[in-house]
Order: sequence, then structure tokens, then C-alpha cells
Amino acid sequence: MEKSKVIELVGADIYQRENKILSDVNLSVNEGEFVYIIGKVGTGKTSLIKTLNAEIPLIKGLGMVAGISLENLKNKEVYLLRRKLGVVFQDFRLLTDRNVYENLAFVLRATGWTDKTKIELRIEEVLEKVGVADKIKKMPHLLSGGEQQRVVIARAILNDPLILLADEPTGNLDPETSEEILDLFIQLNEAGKTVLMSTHDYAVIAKKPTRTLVCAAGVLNDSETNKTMVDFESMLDAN
Ligand SMILES: Nc1ncnc2c1ncn2[C@@H]1O[C@H](COP(=O)(O)OP(=O)(O)OP(=O)(O)O)[C@@H](O)[C@H]1O
Repeated sequence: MEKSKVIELVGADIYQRENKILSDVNLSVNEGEFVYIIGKVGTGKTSLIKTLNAEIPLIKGLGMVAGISLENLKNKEVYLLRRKLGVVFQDFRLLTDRNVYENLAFVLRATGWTDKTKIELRIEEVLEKVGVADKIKKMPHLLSGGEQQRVVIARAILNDPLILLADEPTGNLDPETSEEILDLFIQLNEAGKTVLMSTHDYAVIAKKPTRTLVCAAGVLNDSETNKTMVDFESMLDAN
């Protein structure tokens, strides 16, 4: 059976303000794929992810994410796209003035959940899934980096998104914790989520080698369509 495309860019230019960062990006990702984005600092990994998330508008080319067209997407329609995406950043981005439960409840209420019992059950369920159910009442600053990142992943899957976009999700973590977080993404992928993950972490790629997009010199190379060997180590920064 043919798998459905969940991400597609055709002739897309990726911009940061007036600066073109990547030219003529052509990309097609099927439901259930696990794809890395790598490249040296400043080559456009985050810009690409932000374009898929509609944080950066697509002004040239065509784009489709989870069935929604990116070109001409109106501000008031962005929520339709965001509902189908779970986003995880390197710097956690939890609200620091409220505990784990309240961080997650905030997202559910903002996306239309009103029933308190259903909200509680869903929060318990996702925290259980990522292995931090016992941290439900904790304030974010009392959690380790790995625990905070687990909570962020729990937050990202609250609304059962089709796609997880992760921008260097292990960037601030030690190697052992990075591996645990990668394992979590692998589990979510095996359960059917499409994962697109930027990384600087060679150990991550070595643990789960898979399709890899390489940002370099203003273009995106895809290991899927360009079968020449990618020298991953030279493409990654030393950090
Ligand atoms: N808000 C912004 N306004 C203007 N230019 C920006 C902005 N954010 C990033 N840039 C520029 O866009 C280019 C691509 O940045 P981007 O963050 O996408 O790279 P990256 O590959 O994700 O880098 P890193 O590995 O450091 O996260 C860089 O030259 C950067 O300086």
C-alpha cells in the first residue's frame, strides 16, 4: 500500500527575513518516516523547521504539511497546522511559573479541551508514556534537563500529532540522557509518528542511522535521492 505524504516542499526557498538561507528545496516525507536534518551552525536547519511549522512564511515555492498548504497560509489558519504538529526545541521552553501539570493543561485548554477529568487523564497518560508521571506536580526548575525534555515531548504529543518536529532536542543534554531522549523519539516513531529531527549529535545518528537531509552551501541534500555517501562527521560541528 502506498504511504501518504505528510511533508512536501516543491521549489521552496527558505528565508530568514530578507535573507535566502536555502534555495529550491524539494522534499517529500511519507507518514511514519524518521528523518534527520544535519549541517553546520547557521546552515538553515532551524529555518527549515520553522518554515514547516509556519513560524517563517513560505514566500516562494509550494509546501504542504499534514495536508495543509503553507503558501498563502493565513495567520488565523496556522492553528489548523499546529494542531497536527508536535514541536520540541533544544531549550525546553516550558513555562517557568507553573508546574508540569499546569504547563500541559495550559496547552490542552488553548487547543479546546474543557473537561477537567479528560484533561487530567490525558496529562497522566502522556507523562506516563515519556516516563515522568511522578513529576506531575513539580516546577520545571526542579527537574533535570532530561526530565524537562521528557515533559516537553509529553507536551508535544498531547494532541496526538501526525508529525513531530524536533530542533536539536538533545543539544543541551549529556550523552546518556541524549540516548534516552532519542529512544523516546524512536518509540514514538515506531508507534506511527513521523519524526523530523535536526541534530549536531553524531552519536544520535550513529545509534539510529536513517534518511538524512544535509543543509550546506544554501541547498538541502537528501540522502534518499543523493546516494553518494554523506560524510556525516564532517557535516557536523564539533560540539
Ligand atoms: N531571526 C533571524 N533573523 C535574521 N536572520 C536569522 C534569524 N535567525 C537566524 N538567522 C540567520 O539565518 C541563517 C540560518 O540560521 P538557522 O538558525 O536556520 O541555522 P541552523 O542550521 O539551525 O544553525 P544552528 O546549528 O546554530 O542552530 C544564519 O545565517 C542565521 O544567522
